[in-house]
Amino acid sequence: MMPQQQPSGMPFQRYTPFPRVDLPDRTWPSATITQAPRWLSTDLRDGNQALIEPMDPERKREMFDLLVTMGYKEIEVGFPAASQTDFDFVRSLIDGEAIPDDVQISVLTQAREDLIERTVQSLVGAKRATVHLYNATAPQFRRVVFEVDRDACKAIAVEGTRHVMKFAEQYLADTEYFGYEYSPEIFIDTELDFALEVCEAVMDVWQPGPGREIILNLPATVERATPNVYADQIEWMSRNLSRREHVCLSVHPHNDRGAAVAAAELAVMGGADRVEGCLFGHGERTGNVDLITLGMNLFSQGVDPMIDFSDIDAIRSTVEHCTQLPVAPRHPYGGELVYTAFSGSHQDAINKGLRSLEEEAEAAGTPVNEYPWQVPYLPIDPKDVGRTYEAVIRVNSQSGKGGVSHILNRDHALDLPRRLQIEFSRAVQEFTDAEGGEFSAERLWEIFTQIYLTDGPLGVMAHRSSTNGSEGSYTVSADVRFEGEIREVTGNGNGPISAFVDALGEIGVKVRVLDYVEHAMSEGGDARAAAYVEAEVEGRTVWGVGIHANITTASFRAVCSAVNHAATIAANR
Ligand SMILES: CC(=O)SCCNC(=O)CCNC(=O)[C@H](O)C(C)(C)COP(=O)(O)OP(=O)(O)OC[C@H]1O[C@@H](n2cnc3c(N)ncnc32)[C@H](O)[C@@H]1OP(=O)(O)O
Ligand SMILES: CC(C)C(=O)C(=O)O
Repeated sequence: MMPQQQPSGMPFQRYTPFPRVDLPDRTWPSATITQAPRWLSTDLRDGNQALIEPMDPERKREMFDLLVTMGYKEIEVGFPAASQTDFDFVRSLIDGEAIPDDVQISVLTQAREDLIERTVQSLVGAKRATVHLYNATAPQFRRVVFEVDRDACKAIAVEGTRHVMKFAEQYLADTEYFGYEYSPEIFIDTELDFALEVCEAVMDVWQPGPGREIILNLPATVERATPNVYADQIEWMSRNLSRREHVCLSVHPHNDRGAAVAAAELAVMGGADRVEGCLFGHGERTGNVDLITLGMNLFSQGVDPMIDFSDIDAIRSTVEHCTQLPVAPRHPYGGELVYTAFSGSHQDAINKGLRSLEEEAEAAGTPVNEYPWQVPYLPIDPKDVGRTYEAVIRVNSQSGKGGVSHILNRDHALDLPRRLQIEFSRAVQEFTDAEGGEFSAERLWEIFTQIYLTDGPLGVMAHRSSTNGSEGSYTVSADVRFEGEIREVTGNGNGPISAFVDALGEIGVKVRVLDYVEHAMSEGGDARAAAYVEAEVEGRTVWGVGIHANITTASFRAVCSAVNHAATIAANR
């Protein structure tokens, strides 16, 4: 019988399940995302307000420039009424002409007249700008935080909108495109009919129409439900809002349950046009939805994210510098370890996948970087985000032959035969078990060299071959070094290797060659060759390796390497 799980003793009874939305004819489950939504980065606002150390002006500017370079066209740059620093930063962007003409900045404010005026003042001189107004609409906030009923709550939003319009008229006459965004904060916990009522009342004031959209942003301020519930809420709003064609329906998921990415994706399937989030999911508590994961998820489905992630490491290091917070090594798409496999079966499959991709691309006459990506365990080509394959396979005690041989192939152009791969990876396993931790490519090569390429008791110094062309007529004379002495030996066979093996019999070395493989290590006349010999020596089956510009020398070396290898094993038993 399987072991029985036991009650945890945790006070789960204090929590209640989130109510479902009554939407039996929901359509989002069958929807497919075929184009990128509009993105808004709130790194400089929601992201910044949640930092241990908020960004200083230099860091804010670096973040802003990064966002612009990546292609974000809507950027929330702060909460100017919060502090002089926030106000000054907005001014510095406008006065410093740092905002490209095709970028719409936005600023957030509470629905309080004095704060709205100050907020609008921060935008004077901006070519394009949006004021984003919010007030919490959920029952708990109405009751506990604002002590208002539904009507008074709605009035805060309506009055706030009027103030925004009044001050925009007063201060922003020169602004070419003035946008307005309204968020019923805590939308996720707000009764849907009331969220709709407030949004409709706000629209009645703003009067959206052709060329005058309104952004209605419906935040999961604290993520409290499974993503399907959020999708239902968004689809319900999308269906029931009037003037829908003039509404940009926006979502703003947070990640309290760790499902913000799923919530955003399902919300887009439910009708959302726009997503607000932060790079690498910075933001309040567990963060805003991660714009990098969302964008790259689209990319990996063949949809253009409309954002450039091609240098993910530069993006990560800039974000780390600006936020002073590290990105986790396993963070989707950008973490240091996300394109790395340590475990044997993964390495094996990746190794085979990369080879087969190259072969298929070559057969199709397509450059490999344009060929449809299909490699096991790697959802995208690391090169597409500026990573190299070097880090893909790393070796530790969980690794197998695939990874080990991939590294030898990648760094040293050696294409080990399968049984040699098995033999060498067992040897590596002994070292990793003994030494622990990760093995660098350099350490791997050191071990390979030590086992197969280091001088041992037997070595070949020079050799001469002759043949009369008929079968079995090969003669080899070789100067060999054996146990410190140089000896000339001669032997016959049906090819150079069998003749050399025959010659070794003169000094009492008995070898039976079981398998032989060779390959050029690069193209061109001066290329070196690698030879691999599987041999039975003193009743033991071992591999030897030889590398030389002359293929015959490489093969004789491989025979000597096998003899030396067997001697080392015998000495260590
Ligand atoms: C979900 C979000 O992330 S929303 C954005 C949150 N970000 C921030 O708050 C950062 C910037 N904020 C600040 O610097 C300050 O809160 C300020 C400058 C805006 C306001 O400061 P204060 O005037 O001291 O108010 P305080 O911070 O205590 O805010 C609470 C007051 O604002 C009211 N309030 C809160 N949100 C809103 C709103 N959206 N609209 C209108 N009033 C609001 C509260 O009811 C409370 O009023 P009370 O003092 O009459 O009870
Ligand atoms: C102001 C709103 C959009 C917000 O940040 C939230 O609800 O999380």
